[in-house]
Amino acid sequence: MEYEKELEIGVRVVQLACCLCQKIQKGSFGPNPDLVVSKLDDSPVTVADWSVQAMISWILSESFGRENVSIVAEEDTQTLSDVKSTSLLASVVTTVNESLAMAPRFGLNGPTAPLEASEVLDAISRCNSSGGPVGRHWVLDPVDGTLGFVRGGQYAVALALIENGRVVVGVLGCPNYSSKRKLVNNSSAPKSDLWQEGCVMYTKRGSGQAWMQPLVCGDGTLEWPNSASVIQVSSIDNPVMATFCEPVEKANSNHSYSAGIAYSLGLRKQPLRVYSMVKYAAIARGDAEIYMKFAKAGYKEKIWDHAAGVVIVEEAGGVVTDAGGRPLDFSKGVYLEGLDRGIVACSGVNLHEKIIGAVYASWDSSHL
Ligand SMILES: Nc1ncnc2c1ncn2[C@@H]1O[C@H](COP(=O)(O)OS(=O)(=O)O)[C@@H](OP(=O)(O)O)[C@H]1O
Ligand SMILES: [Mg+2]
Ligand SMILES: [Mg+2]
Ligand SMILES: [Mg+2]
Repeated sequence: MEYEKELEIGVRVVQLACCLCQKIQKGSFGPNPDLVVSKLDDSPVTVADWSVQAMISWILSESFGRENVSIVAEEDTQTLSDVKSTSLLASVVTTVNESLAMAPRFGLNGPTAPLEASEVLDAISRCNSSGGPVGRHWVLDPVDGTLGFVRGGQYAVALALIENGRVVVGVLGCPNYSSKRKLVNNSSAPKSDLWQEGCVMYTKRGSGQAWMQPLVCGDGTLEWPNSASVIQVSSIDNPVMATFCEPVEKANSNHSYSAGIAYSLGLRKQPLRVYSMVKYAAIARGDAEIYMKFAKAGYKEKIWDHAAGVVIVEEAGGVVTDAGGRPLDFSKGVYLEGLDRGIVACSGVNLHEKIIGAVYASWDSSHL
């Protein structure tokens, strides 16, 4: 079946990446003095971001052949290659090798010998494709919601496959989003039972279904083949009963504008503020009905922040568009070019039409 192998490898490698992230947070790979570093744009990046990108890049190249694999991903090697970053690079190399050593437990082939620093850097910098309308491109956000990762809140590992400009496969690993428990505001997993708390969601375009697995990590009580359950969006379509979620950071989305939309629709509940693409996961699983993000004018959304989440929400029965009601365009390269004002994801068409209508009615008086 089409994309069967891509989905299979994608789910396994995201499971492994979630395990890597959890082990970094537990300090299992040794002390991490340089856990958080600022990028040139002042946004945070950690050993986890680079290590996940390197590990996934290496596994995809091994599984599909280096020459066939094009990857569009968030991180580059600029900071890591700096002579002042030798201990940082050493931490990344250790982490990548420790995680690749666990690959067989996830049904994946690891390297025969540990990777050298140059090979790790090479795996990271190979992810410099800019995507576009033709061919197959993997899209990777190694750690989405780095702030959430650093603060012990929600974060995600997001991997998608785009073919000829359309997202065809989506895999979203959510290490702190329990497959059994509902999402709560700004939630972080209780530190005592991190193992197997998280989940991985995934789908294939056109399947009309999305699935969720618990994380396979830690003590090895869960092994391949892992069990999966079908997830579905919420059936609530009355705004009074609906929960909406949005970014935690005011800098990333206009909270007062979304509050105005929520008020005009009669939404009664407090917004669920959650880091990362876990917001899409919450819609897909039925823990929330609406996700709104209105970034500042001039900010261009990147495809890796949305690709996996969008296809999972859509296949689980939801609707995702820009604030003008048009589908997101993944065919234009690294950015969601032409995005009209913001992003609106809903569990169903009724709520979605109401939100888009409210945006339309209120826009003149807003100051984004
Ligand atoms: N200025 C600005 N406006 C809007 N969005 C921005 C901005 N800067 C960054 N980003 C991107 O937001 C990603 C995190 O989005 P979230 O929705 O999770 O926001 S929040 O962390 O909950 O506040 C975050 O993803 P990661 O870098 O992977 O964490 C960024 O790609
Ligand atoms: Mg980032
Ligand atoms: Mg991101
Ligand atoms: Mg990221």
